[in-house]
Amino acid sequence: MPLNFDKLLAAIARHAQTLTDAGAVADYIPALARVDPSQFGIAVAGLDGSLYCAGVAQRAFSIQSISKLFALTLALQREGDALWQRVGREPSGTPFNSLVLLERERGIPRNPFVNAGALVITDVLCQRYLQPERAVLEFIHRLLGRSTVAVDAEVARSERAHSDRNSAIAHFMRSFGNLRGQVGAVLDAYCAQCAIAMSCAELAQASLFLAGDGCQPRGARVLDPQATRRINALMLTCGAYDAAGDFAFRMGLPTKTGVGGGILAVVPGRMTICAWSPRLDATGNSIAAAAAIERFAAETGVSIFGGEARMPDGGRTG
Ligand SMILES: NC(=O)CC[C@H](N)C(=O)O
Repeated sequence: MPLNFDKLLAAIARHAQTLTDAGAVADYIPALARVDPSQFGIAVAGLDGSLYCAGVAQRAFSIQSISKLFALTLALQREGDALWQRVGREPSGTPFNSLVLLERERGIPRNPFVNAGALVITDVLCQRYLQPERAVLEFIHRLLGRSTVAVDAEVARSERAHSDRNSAIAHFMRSFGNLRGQVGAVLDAYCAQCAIAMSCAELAQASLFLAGDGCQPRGARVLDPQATRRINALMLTCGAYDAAGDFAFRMGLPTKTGVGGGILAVVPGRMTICAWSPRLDATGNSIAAAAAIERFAAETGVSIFGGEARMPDGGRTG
């Protein structure tokens, strides 16, 4: 029987709203701690152009590490497979900002979604673009087909002023020769990119190429199918840091999280889902957003591991 996605998302939002008291907002970036933590939003974007929303799905929030998806895609467009000589493809089993593996593994980060890996990706973009954060922003504008997205300058400044940990990671990798540019310039670009503000609806729509085997719905090719599938594989195994196994178990979908409280999930061949709520668990992942995506997957049956999914009336979203 087809599902009514509007009703489903409204029910999910009502339930998620009751979970928004649990956890804590990220306050190691002071500007992030100023957000109202009781907010929840969810958006589902289909490859057929459909969009379903509930809660504050149109309100912009700090995308933080979800930006690593766009930076990685841009770097892959430019560098291709050469990128994998400088960054690995293994889950780290460590927090997103950990340094511990870097010494043993000689400055090669485990994957592009931990901070160390994302700093290498930013370094690649710094070699390619005079204003790398602009390049990431313009790339997002091309994906969306509109220029509605901006960097939140206050969040960028706030993170840059408190970036000792990322600075240490960058210097350490540079000592192994795996960072080519100046640490200061890489951190400027990285903090600005993390401070991009987008809504659930915008994030879901901008990342549809990940569900579309590398193509946005209006047909533009962003990335070749193999590279796109590999990004999805990395999201499944590394997108939620040391909670990636738990996320794969609970949701059965590739996901990417950020300490702003956003979580993006991909249903290959069909749709993307983005949920947002600022309070995080100990691994830095939003509690209410994770619960919402888990429930959406359970109620619709979407999973990359098989089964019949229940789609909306009229068969929209693929
Ligand atoms: N997990 C995250 O979202 C971390 C991003 C954040 N800008 C940091 O570097 O700490």
